[in-house]
Amino acid sequence: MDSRTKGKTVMEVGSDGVAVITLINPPVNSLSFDVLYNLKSNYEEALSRNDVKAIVITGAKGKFSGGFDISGFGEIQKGTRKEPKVGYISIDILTDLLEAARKPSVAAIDGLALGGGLELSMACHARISTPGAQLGLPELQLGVIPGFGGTQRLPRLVGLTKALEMILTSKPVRAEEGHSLGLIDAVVPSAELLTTARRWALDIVERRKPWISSVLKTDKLPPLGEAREILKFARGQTRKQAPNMKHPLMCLDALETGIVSGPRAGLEKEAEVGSQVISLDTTKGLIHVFFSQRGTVKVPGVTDRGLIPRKIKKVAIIGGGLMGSGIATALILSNYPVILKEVNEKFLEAGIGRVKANLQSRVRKGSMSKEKFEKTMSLLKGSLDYESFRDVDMVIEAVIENISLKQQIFADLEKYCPQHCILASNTSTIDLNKIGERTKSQDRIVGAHFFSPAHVMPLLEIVRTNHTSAQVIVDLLDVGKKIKKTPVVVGNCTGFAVNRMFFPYTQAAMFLVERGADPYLIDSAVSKFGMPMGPFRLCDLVGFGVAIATATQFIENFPERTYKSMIIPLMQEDKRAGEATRKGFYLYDDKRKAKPDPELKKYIEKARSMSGANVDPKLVKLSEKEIIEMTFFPVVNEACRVFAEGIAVKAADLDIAAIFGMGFPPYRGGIMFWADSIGSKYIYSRLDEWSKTYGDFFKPCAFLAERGSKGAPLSAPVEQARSRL
Ligand SMILES: CCCCCC(=O)CC(=O)SCCNC(=O)CCNC(=O)[C@H](O)C(C)(C)COP(=O)(O)OP(=O)(O)OC[C@H]1O[C@@H](n2cnc3c(N)ncnc32)[C@H](O)[C@@H]1OP(=O)(O)O
Ligand SMILES: NC(=O)C1=CN([C@@H]2O[C@H](COP(=O)(O)OP(=O)(O)OC[C@H]3O[C@@H](n4cnc5c(N)ncnc54)[C@H](O)[C@@H]3O)[C@@H](O)[C@H]2O)C=CC1
Repeated sequence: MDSRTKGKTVMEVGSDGVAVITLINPPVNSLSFDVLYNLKSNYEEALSRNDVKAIVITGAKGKFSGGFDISGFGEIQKGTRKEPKVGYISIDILTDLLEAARKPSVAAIDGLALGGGLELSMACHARISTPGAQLGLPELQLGVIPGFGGTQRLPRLVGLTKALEMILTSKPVRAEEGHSLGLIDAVVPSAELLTTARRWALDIVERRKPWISSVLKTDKLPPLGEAREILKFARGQTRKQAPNMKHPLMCLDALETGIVSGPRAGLEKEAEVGSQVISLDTTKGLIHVFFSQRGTVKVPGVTDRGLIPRKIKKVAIIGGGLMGSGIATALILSNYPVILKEVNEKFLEAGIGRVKANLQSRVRKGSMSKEKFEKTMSLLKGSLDYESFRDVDMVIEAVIENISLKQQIFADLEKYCPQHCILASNTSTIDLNKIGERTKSQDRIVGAHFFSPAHVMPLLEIVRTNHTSAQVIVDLLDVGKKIKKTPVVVGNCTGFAVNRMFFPYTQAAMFLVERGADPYLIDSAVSKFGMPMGPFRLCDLVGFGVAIATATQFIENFPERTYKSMIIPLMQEDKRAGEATRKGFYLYDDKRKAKPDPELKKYIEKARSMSGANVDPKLVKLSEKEIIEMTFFPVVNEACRVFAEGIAVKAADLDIAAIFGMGFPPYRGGIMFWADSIGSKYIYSRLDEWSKTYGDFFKPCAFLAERGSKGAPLSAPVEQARSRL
């Protein structure tokens, strides 16, 4: 393969008269422009050759295709690649050349056919698949639409409702379900895939099997009136669930055009909106997230050293509270045998009960069978001492946030655990060097910072100190992958990356409220921006105990930029500590529905008088845009510090940490990507102005000042990084 080209196709013509075209573009046979243009020329050759009666399309090495080469969107967005004429691939190649050909084609699908991969297969006249293959149109997840005919062919093959479900949720189906839906014509073992596909193609030629052009099918489409109702409902749901995104609605426009005005008009509409969505900001954000998420496991100096992850056969967890039980759940769900240690029988029973409840909720929802529940629970053993720690490969400590307790535990672990055992802490704020101070095992001490609820939240912050060995990081990255978490490797400091970014966010909100802003309007503006909830609702959910413990760490370690608000401590004094006590910034009913509380004013006024703050008429009347800027620019400022200090190796890691740890909206690309979309100059100037009026909480850090003064991107690599990693 030419080093400048990305992938290719090869064609082999058999003595049976079947031309087999294989897509080759490792690792997932993505459809780069090179692959697509090669496919076209192979196809033209097959159509022109007299010794070819039919065509089979397949993918190399057990994968049909992961879809259009996503990096191609970036090239189009940056202008480094000219987009082909609108509709060239979907209409000229896939419809007019392939589907309308005089010779039939069959897709032989192994492993996966996603996005453009599935769309290519739907343009063929039949599809044969291996068991378990993933079939889906996940394009909306990337901010694009199924642009190779998927909006037209999928509803015609599986019906409008199922097609909408697959497209709007981006969730794939397995081959077996695809077969029952009519998407797949036969499911056969891998060893029989090509022979079956070849025979099927010849059977079509001989008219022993039907010659079906999916785009012309109508039998699965509902009557027009019904289709319009279904689409209207889908639009309503989409507006509710993705209010800040345009591309899902544009995708529905393409679907509707096809149903109302016929497939040709539908294909043209699809091509038109498919080309428009590529330049949407939300699309740029989502594509950035796709690659950044996969980039977190590439850690310079660690994952490029050829280290092989060691096998972790058994894990011990210390503390069966909220976090320990969640972590245990995540591990046993991925088949790791776990020992859970607690201080006494009562707490142990409660911890195991929490794990059980986590799994039982899956059984209730139908996503886990009773047998699987029993089998999974049998992987968990309780303990009150360290005797059973003698053969564990990893320990995760998750006791309360108390330095001396954690120090004692790590000293004990050194005595009981084998030499190779990884000693991890789930601390959310404490410096790991302090935790390991009473051991000689600094090279195997690491942070495994999960987020609550640990069996649900996708992020795993892996914290390394100057002493943590590369092998330990590689091992933990592997465990993270096995338990289906997105890991981000960060350096050691108070709060690490996520909590350091989180803190100014809630602090800014307290600051504004003490100066007269309405907390409920702040929450509403932040939710509209795309966060799962606003800062006040979040404090209620997390609980004021955790909020105060975290604040204490920050006040101690970053006093110069911590805003000390008394609102939360005052409420806690009155035993309103958040959702768990049914009272916090909101009041909660039996169903935990939040409603504003007029009494909140009393606490705000008291806190205001304690801090000596005054109501500021400008801050009382903030627009939604100003609320977002005043709550998130301090977060950007802290993210810049984290980046400049080398706590995060790449700005993209902070994007992923913000999305998966804080709930920052993925379609904004993450905190640094979003900041760059606004511009460092503007952010710097706003923070600088606020710091002059309101104090050091808003003061831009040196990194932001330097980049802001030049208008340079914040996410550009840190030159001569003073890396702590
Ligand atoms: C004018 C254009 C109109 C376009 C119309 C259209 O139809 C558009 C599309 O087809 S958009 C693409 C739709 N496809 C997807 O969204 C699939 C994305 N990929 C995945 O979901 C997963 O990667 C997977 C299920 C295919 C494989 O998962 P894993 O085994 O867990 O591996 P991985 O995710 O780590 O990926 C391995 C490497 O492969 C790269 N990669 C995967 N898919 C693509 C792709 N479609 N294009 C380019 N590169 C892809 C991924 O980045 C990984 O690369 P590394 O360098 O190893 O990190
Ligand atoms: N609660 C949260 O949202 C998050 C907490 N964390 C961190 O996780 C850790 C645990 O927090 P939570 O689970 O919320 O606390 P928790 O209070 O719910 O649970 C702590 C458990 O540890 C047990 N324990 C105390 N000493 C022990 C010992 N010597 N041996 C065995 N068990 C012992 C206690 O009995 C208790 O059940 C803390 O370091 C916290 O900072 C991290 C991320 C999020």
